[in-house]
Amino acid sequence: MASSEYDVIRSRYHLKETIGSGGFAKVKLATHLASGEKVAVKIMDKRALGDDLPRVKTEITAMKELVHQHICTLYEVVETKHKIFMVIEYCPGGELFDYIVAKDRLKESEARKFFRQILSAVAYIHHKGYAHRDLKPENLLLDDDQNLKLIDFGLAARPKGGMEQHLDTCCGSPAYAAPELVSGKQYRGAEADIWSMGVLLYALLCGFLPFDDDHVATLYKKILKGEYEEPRWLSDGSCDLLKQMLQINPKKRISMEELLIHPWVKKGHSGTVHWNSKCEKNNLNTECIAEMAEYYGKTKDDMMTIVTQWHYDEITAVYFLLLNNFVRGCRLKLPPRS
Ligand SMILES: O=C(Nc1ccc2c(c1)CCNCC2)c1ccc(Br)cc1
Repeated sequence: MASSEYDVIRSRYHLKETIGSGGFAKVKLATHLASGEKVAVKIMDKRALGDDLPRVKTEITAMKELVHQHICTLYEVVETKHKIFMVIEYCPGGELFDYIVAKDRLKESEARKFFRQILSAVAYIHHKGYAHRDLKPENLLLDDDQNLKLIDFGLAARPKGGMEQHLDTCCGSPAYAAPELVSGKQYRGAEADIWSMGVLLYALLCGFLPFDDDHVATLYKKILKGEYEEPRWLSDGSCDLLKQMLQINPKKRISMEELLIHPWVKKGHSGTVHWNSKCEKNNLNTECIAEMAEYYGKTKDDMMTIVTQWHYDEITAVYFLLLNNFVRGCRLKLPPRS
């Protein structure tokens, strides 16, 4: 990658091996030079993106607004003539998909732990007026505390008329797509996300998909029929919850509000699912600001003013890298500036 397009990113990050490559993006592991922290750098070529360029803009806009303990944090965006670099929180545990495959299937208690975190993230994005529309184990990553982080907001929708408004675009991965979506009808993003979370929960508990087929037309028929196997290891509680989430008729499908207080979701946990963000941008962490003020030789007030401009440049990256460590209870000390 000799091109000068990488100069800016290389001035702040040491790019390492590729850890993921999707349709139009490559994700590299990198080290933030100032703090030594690991990050993921999603690299896209605008020429290769073509009609998909708006998806990247959608993802960047969404990730700037959706800051949550179970959503991968966007640290910085670098755009050059031909490239877009998104610097994002690194999740050393990799994809939930690989975790399930490695364990064959999860015990109910572990599936519940992960499902509560998924609910927390999705309830938060719905509250902020977004539907994800591509919920699947490949888009859920594990951080180094075995907590889940949601990624890939390229298909997210923020209907102008609010979450009650119907959507049209058929998108997402077929096996996780709701019946109303695959039948080309109008659908509500939140209802389609609930269906996808039902498929996700089934995958966690069973290790395989409720609706699956090599031919997408046959897969669609199975989804529209809504019949799926209930392996003997599923508890009655799990079967009941799955039945309420995998309702073909979106009007009969369980709502997010009902899910958050559902007995299966609450079992073994002290309370309901806390979905509010612990790291909202509008209440800055004063310890991180103090650390940055010292590092950049500014007053705390000046540092506060600079950070709250949210340019998603180096300053935003340093703030979030400090915050992510603070939220995890560890202290990140920035070395004296050279
Ligand atoms: O951290 C990420 N991926 C990742 C991290 C660690 C590992 C993987 C992916 C899988 C490859 N084996 C090593 C383990 C990551 C983070 C943000 C985005 Br967007 C896309 C990917």
